[in-house]
This record gives sequence, C-alpha cells and structure tokens, in this order.
Amino acid sequence: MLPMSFEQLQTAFALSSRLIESKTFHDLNVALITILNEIDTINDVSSYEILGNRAEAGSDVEPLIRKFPLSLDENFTDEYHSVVKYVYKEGTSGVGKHVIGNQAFISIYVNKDEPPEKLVLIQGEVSDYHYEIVKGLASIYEHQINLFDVKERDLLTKLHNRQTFVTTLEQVLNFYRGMAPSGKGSFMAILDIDHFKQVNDKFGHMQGDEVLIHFANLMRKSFRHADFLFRYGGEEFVVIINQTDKTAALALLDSFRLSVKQFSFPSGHITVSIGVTEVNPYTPIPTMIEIADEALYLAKHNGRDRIEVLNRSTKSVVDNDIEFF
Ligand SMILES: Nc1nc2c(ncn2[C@@H]2O[C@H](COP(=O)(O)OP(=O)(O)OP(=O)(O)O)[C@@H](O)[C@H]2O)c(=O)[nH]1
Repeated sequence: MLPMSFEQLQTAFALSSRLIESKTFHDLNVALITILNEIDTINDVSSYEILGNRAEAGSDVEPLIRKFPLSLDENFTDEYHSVVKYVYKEGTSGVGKHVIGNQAFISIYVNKDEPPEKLVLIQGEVSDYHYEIVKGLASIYEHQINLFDVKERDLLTKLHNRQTFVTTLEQVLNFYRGMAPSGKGSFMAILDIDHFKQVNDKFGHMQGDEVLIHFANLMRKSFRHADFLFRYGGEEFVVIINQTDKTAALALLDSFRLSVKQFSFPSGHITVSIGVTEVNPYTPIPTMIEIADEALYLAKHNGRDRIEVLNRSTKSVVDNDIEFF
C-alpha cells in the first residue's frame, strides 16, 4: 500500500462514502461508474452481470452477458464483448489489470463462480495512487453487493424478493419506454401453487418449505437466463419473461406448468396456476400486478393447473367505461 497524504485520504474517504450511501444495487452501480469516470485517465467504465453456471454448462458454453443499466436481449453485445468474455474465462476475483489488443483494462470481478457474476470493466490506464483507490472502492463494492444480496433476495429460495421485483420491473419499463415497437416484449406471470395449504396441513410446515425450494429450482431450470425470477410472497412466485412474443412466452410457461405437474415433490405431486399479462411500459405497476392477479384468479376459478392471460383489467372497464388500453 502506498503512503497517502491527508488530502488523498480525505478523497478516498469521500469516495467510499458515496458507495456506502447507495440503497440499492442499481444506485451502487451508478455511484461506482460515476466515481471511476471522474478519474482523468479512465476513458470508459461499463458494468455487466454474467449468468450461466460454469459447473453445469461446461467451459465451451457461452455465458449470457447483461449490461448495466439493464439490457434484456439474450444476444446482447457491445464493443467490449470479447474483453468481457476473456475476463470471464481467464480473469480472477477482485481487481486485475489486462492489456487486450492495444487497450489497457482494469477489471473488478465479484462473485466469480457464483452467478450472477458481476464485472466492472474500466478502460484506460491509472496511476499507482488511483489503482489503490480502485482497489479500495472495489472492496467496498463487493461488500455492498453481498449486503444487497441479503436484502434483495428471499432467504428460503434465494430468488429475488418482492421489493426487488418492483425495482426490476421499473427497469424493464424504462427499457421499453421511448423504444419503437419491435414485435418483442416482456410478459409478467404470477405462479401460484395450487392447494398449498393442504401440503402444510398434511405434511407440516418444514415439508412445505422443501416444496417451495424445489419449486424455485424448477423455475431456475425452466426459464431462460434473460428472464427474471422472484418469490413474491408465501406460495406465490413471479417471472418476467423478456424480449419475446406472446406465443413463445406462453409456451415457456406451459412447459414450466408441465414440469411442476410431473415433478415428484417430497409431499407428492402438485400443480400450479398461472396468471399472465403483457408488460406495458405506460401502465402503472400496481395496475399491471392487479391485471396479472385477476388472470391468476381466473386460472384458479377455471379449475387450476392452467394459464390465463389478461391484458387489461376487467375491473377498470367496469369502474370506468372509457378506460381502454
Ligand atoms: N411452509 C410454508 N408455508 C407457507 C409459507 N408462506 C405461506 N405459506 C402457506 O401457504 C398457504 C397458502 O394457502 P392459501 O392462500 O389458502 O392457498 P392454497 O391452499 O394454495 O389454495 P389456492 O391458492 O386457492 O389453490 C397457507 O397455508 C400459508 O400458511 C412458507 O414460507 N412456508
């Protein structure tokens, strides 16, 4: 560690406070990118999430790379794509320096081998003093990410929790706002285990918990890396299926419904009812949740173990004759 002057220490302290004050993963990334961009010799800073289980997928399988702020495409690339892939294959956890082509990079690699892996890529060269600053910021960044994981995930299933659902959906809406319609959209589905109370009543709460864990694992297996999975509460889960059309989204949901039906849970067989709505960037989030909930209610009402789709609330038509969307 290089000796620092009092002013340098003060600067380092002020920079770390900006990271510590972040309340969400989103704010944390914005803060880190802004701080790093203030260093004169840094040309560019990008942040990525890398998904895909190395152990399961094997080393030849391409990971899914998601850029911050949210890119929803399965096949996203940017000018640093090959550098990200290189660091994914060769890089080590923490802070590292690389020269690729004739460009110098610094990587901050967090949660390597534990998807979603987080990678911040800094293009440019820095002085020894600034490199020490980057290392200090990286360790706070890592620490904060681990804290947010506890705050933003459900402890039982490790899926993202209800609070994260709202902030993620806001980002999905931002992604589509102002974008010309492309024929591809996102779909929000509420997945609710049928007669779950009976599982608890017959087998006890612990077995009920086991069922919830298996259910979440089936979600991870059935949906794509580009989709977002949440435990919404109790025996209710949510998936946001991204950048696809209605036929493909429904096919994905139906294959999930079947995999639940066929799976041998510790308590025997269960089924799931699913309510779906298309994500509309101009519909308020509570309304969208209400519509998906109504669709779920229909699925339950129409016999369970089925999917129902609604794209506008039947309530809003009754409450207000002129509201159509
Ligand atoms: N084991 C366990 N049970 C939970 C948890 N959270 C909620 N539950 C139970 O989930 C059950 C939900 O029951 P209901 O809302 O009546 O719904 P249901 O029996 O699934 O019936 P339908 O949804 O109408 O098909 C209740 O018995 C809750 O106690 C949890 O974390 N663990």
